[in-house]
Amino acid sequence: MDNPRDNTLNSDVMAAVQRPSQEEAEAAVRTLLRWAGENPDREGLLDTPKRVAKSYKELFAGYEENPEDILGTTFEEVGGYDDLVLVKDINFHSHCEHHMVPIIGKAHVAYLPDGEVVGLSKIARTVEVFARRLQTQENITAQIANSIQTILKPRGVAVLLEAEHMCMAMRGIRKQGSSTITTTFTGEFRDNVNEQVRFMSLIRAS
Ligand SMILES: Nc1nc2c(ncn2[C@@H]2O[C@H](COP(=O)(O)OP(=O)(O)OP(=O)(O)O)[C@@H](O)[C@H]2O)c(=O)[nH]1
Ligand SMILES: [Zn+2]
Repeated sequence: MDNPRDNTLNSDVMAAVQRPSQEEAEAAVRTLLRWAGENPDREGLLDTPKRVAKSYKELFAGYEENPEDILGTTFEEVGGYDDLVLVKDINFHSHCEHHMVPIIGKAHVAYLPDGEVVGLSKIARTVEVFARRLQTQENITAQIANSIQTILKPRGVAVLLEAEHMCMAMRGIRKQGSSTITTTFTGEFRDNVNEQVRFMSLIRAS
């Protein structure tokens, strides 16, 4: 996580970024509307720059959030449970950093507790923190795994993402329906192939 190219430490990233004003953001949207061949002054588009600026706040809310705040609250009272915890089929939407068009997919996240567990929703929230940024699929996968490993300190983390990239479906090569799979394993998942196999078979079980 100390890699300067890693945007996990969003406060560092944001410190280097000077946010434009609302006016500047809306002017940029008007420019892109003209670039697309539109007239930003026609009635239907008058409020569009304001709407786009507002929707960017939601789509890219991950820059304002920190995995430490989400994964910091843990509890130990789980009756001695120390086996795998898997949250699967977490739907996510992200945007690729190359074309700024959607990446749509599912995340499957498991960890092997070491005394402490975390609220299940916090796993899905961690996916959201990293998905709601400009991303590559590899980066989201590694960031989810590394942040859970670093903050919760479990015996291991397994993350698998499967996603369709709209930049491959709607433009460029225009291949609809292809799916990209990425995985990151840490700790016992990385060192023990049997744990990886168990993770994979639980994901595929209906
Ligand atoms: N590895 C990786 N590549 C991605 C991801 N999202 C998009 N890409 C790829 O990023 C590449 C960017 O390639 P460039 O040649 O710089 O851009 P381009 O001319 O728009 O490429 P085409 O999509 O082939 O038209 C493309 O091959 C995309 O498919 C991702 O999450 N991970
Ligand atoms: Zn892309």
